[in-house]
Amino acid sequence: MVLMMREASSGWPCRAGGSFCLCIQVDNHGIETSLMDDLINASREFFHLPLEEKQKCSNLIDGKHFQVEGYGNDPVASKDQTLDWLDRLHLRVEPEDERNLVHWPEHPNSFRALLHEYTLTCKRIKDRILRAMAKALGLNEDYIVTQFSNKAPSFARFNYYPPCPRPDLVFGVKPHSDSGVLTILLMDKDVGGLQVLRDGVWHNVPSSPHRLLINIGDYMEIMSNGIFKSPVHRAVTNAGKERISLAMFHGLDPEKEIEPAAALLHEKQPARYRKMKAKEYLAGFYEHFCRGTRFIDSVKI
Ligand SMILES: O=C(O)CCC(=O)C(=O)O
Ligand SMILES: [Fe+2]
Repeated sequence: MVLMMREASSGWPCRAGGSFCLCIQVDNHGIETSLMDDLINASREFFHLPLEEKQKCSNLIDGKHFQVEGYGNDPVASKDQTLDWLDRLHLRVEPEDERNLVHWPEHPNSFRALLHEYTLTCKRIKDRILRAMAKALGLNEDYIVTQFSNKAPSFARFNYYPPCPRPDLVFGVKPHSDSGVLTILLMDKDVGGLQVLRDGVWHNVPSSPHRLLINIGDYMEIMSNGIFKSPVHRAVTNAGKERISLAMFHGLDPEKEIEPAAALLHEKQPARYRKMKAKEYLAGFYEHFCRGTRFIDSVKI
């Protein structure tokens, strides 16, 4: 995995002043390609269902109040917010005993078992990557993995982008970085659209069948005291083809304090980020996401 990180780093990460904006492409990840295809196809079947059927998994309580889990759009914080051109299905997959199955599609009936299996596989990949990253930082190899308690949440977010008649007017997903420790993103096999910001320029991430993209999240940026930077990325739309991606977000226990690892700090390298509970970070993150700004900028010291 370290080797893969090094190989991949030639393509995407950017180096600026001793920090790495990390976005790693991984091909030999060990996940059965049939599992990836079956899960994406099952989600495609779900997104193609009639609206009334999908709304059985709605992310609106009483058709009005937004909750993080379920099928629908992102939260709307103000009247002038530009909405992204996507439908999403956002599900808590970990801890397993906190899954809210009411939001999990029953059709197609393979969906739940496939997502369960994919979740377990992603968890193993995540731990291997985090051990490699801890070593790369010069930390104890288990330092990052042990930040995750059995209350640490992981979410699967299926993004469905229908063809868009005016791709020049709207994003599939507006520019953002991900909030958690690490995201494992399965991109559409055929249709590109993901772009990463590097040195002020947007670069297309080429789509390739069964390739995973590992995105560092804001929590990792904080824990590494800015040595790793969470990449700003966005998805653009196109007029011709629908596109589906699946992001697996790995977060931390809401009560967990996120802070730069003590072993990385010294007199000449003081903490660059304020310490904050994960639940406070998330609240700020969503507020900023809706406005199209980045919360991490406001926790920098
Ligand atoms: O669709 C994509 O490729 C990106 C999705 C994404 O950035 C997200 O879900 O956070
Ligand atoms: Fe993202």
